[in-house]
Amino acid sequence: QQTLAQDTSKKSCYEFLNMTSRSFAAVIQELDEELRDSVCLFYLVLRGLDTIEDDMSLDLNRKVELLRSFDQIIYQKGWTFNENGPNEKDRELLVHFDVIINEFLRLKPEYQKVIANITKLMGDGMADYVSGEHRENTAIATVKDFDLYCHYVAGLVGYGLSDLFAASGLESKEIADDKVLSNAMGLFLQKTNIIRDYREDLDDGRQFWPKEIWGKYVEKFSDLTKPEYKDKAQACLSDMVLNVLDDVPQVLTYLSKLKNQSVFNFCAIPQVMAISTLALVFNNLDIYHRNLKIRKGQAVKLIMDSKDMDHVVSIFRQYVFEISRKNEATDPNFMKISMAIGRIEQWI
Ligand SMILES: O=C(O)CO[C@@H](C(=O)O)[C@@H](OCCCCCc1ccc2ccccc2c1)C(=O)NCCCCCc1ccc2ccccc2c1
Ligand SMILES: [Mg+2]
Ligand SMILES: [Mg+2]
Repeated sequence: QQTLAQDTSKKSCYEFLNMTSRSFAAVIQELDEELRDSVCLFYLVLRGLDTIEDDMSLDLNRKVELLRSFDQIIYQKGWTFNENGPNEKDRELLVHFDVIINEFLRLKPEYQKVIANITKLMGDGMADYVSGEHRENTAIATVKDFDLYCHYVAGLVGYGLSDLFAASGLESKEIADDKVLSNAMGLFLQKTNIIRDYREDLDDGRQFWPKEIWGKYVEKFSDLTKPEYKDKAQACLSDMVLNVLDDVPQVLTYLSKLKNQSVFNFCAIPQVMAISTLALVFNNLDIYHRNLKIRKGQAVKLIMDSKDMDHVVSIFRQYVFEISRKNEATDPNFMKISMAIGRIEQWI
């Protein structure tokens, strides 16, 4: 039984959800009653953490202190934060974070534990990278660093979601056992976004592409935007897409294990958007100049069609075919991409 005040504060959490996420708000609100609030708060707590990580105007030591203690901050009633820079996009969330904390503290202790545990791991992981990127900006040097960073900011979300699905009883315990599959669910989304966001991140003074990859093609990361490096830029982009394609079989395996319809929709829709985005950015040099987004009509059609595994597999097949059609024989990665596509087609 809840009071009017509690009802109001829960409603404002969903307002913050809709304010801070185009792509996840709708699918989170479609979740079954038993999961909806815990996943909504899981999102808001981590978006609050990410708003600290993303703010390049924050003092480095202050940022590290906040990142490493965020798992305790979420238990501090009344805590709010207004040190974010004026144009930090989700600063409002932290200014009113006391409301999020109140609702978090009303969740079942079991759900609170999952959220606090992932928040600690993610906050420490972000802190490990933040010092590197503030200084010489090559915090992500190797492909291994790239996989580790994406594990911290997105793979761990997959871990936590699988734990919440299992704890809710809507999915089997096994879904939380295979960490490799849960990790791949996050890596596929995060890595596709990192490719798509090249220009936006460059303009914000941030770079996430591993130097082990782009360093094969250019001296400076921003050379990729210059017309005289056009062929190098295209080869670098296909090298990045090749790295992401390896996660596709694991994503499809994870989705095939889901039983609950609302959980399936919640998990499948972001993945289907990501494979569509990956096909859009592949061999498309516009990504070096502007942020590409799939057309609204395309997105709506994908959402409608992603209701069961057979449809999701056929959507993946369509976009993997589009990537193979765009794959150019002159590309130094042509063969590797063909083989990655071959591995995916064995699966689908
Ligand atoms: O600032 C931005 O708007 C983008 O920030 C990116 C960044 O800073 O790198 C980056 O911030 C990452 C750190 C905060 C994670 C926030 C998050 C995202 C989605 C969730 C979905 C459900 C529950 C909790 C969630 C938590 C970001 O938002 N990247 C988008 C991809 C993250 C994917 C997370 C994820 C992982 C596994 C999943 C499995 C099934 C369904 C959804 C899943 C969603
Ligand atoms: Mg962010
Ligand atoms: Mg971030």
